[in-house]
Amino acid sequence: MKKVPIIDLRAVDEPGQIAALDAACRDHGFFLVSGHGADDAIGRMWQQASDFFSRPRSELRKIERTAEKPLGYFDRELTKRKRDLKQVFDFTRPLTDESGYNQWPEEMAAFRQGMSDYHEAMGTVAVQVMALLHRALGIDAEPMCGDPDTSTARLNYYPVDDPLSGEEQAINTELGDMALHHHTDPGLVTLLVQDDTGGLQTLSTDHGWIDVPPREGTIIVNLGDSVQAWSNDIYKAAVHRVLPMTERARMSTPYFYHPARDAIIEPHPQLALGQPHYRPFSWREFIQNRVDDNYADQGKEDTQVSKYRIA
Ligand SMILES: O=C(O)CCC(=O)C(=O)O
Ligand SMILES: [Fe+2]
Repeated sequence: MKKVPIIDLRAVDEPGQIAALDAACRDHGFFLVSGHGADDAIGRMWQQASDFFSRPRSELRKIERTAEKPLGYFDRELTKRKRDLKQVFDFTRPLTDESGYNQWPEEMAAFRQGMSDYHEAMGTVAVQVMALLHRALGIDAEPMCGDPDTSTARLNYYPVDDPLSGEEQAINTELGDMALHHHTDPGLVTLLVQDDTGGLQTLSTDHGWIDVPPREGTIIVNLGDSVQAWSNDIYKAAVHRVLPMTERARMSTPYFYHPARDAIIEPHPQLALGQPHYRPFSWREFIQNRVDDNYADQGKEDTQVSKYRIA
């Protein structure tokens, strides 16, 4: 499938909508949704996010993410063992943040509320999106559910130039040739808002890399590894990347909808039909292995869902 279809959440019963979603999920794992009702929350979050990245790096680094405090600001993330040309801010559900790991910028009074409202709004859309996947796959029992409490959100800012000073560059992993290297997201689905700059691409089985073009008012959906395993490879975890920015900076804000903390991921019996492609695995173990290499190059690629594949 060469294109990324737009599914109107208010009109999913219209002819062709579920079929278009199904075809996209089999081929590359990306579709857009309109009619999602989250515009207000997105607008307020976006304003706060833009303000955040316009602040001096010295201020943002006061709330830097570390291996011990894995949420906050970061500007040296690695994907596929290369440094990405991006700055990020990560947070977990503010409403129920028991970990106390969230770090908020002191100087921005409305930031936390804006992020919280965005997280809640995306959680609502994610439930609708999961229902569509069940419908498209014909699953009517034992649904796979996500959990907003384990779901995280991220603000991505992709500058044109490396934000690291020459000295910092010398002691950090070198930049790769992408703003964000190709990868899959580990969870169920990712909901993503992007500005109108462009640069996001997904790997189509039939057509190679294709653009996921900006469409105002839509939320981008991409499938994660957990849906690929649960659907027994009927649906693809979307392989995606972001091209380097050449003229202006770009912003995007993914919401990563994750399984519950103690979830066991395995192919749904209605889809595995006695021939599961994956052995059951624990979400907690999978995500732990996956984040361990975000800070330092551990000399090998991070854990992929293929680890659990039955040969
Ligand atoms: O910036 C984008 O469009 C994609 C971001 C992404 O894939 C991620 O943060 O996992
Ligand atoms: Fe991603």
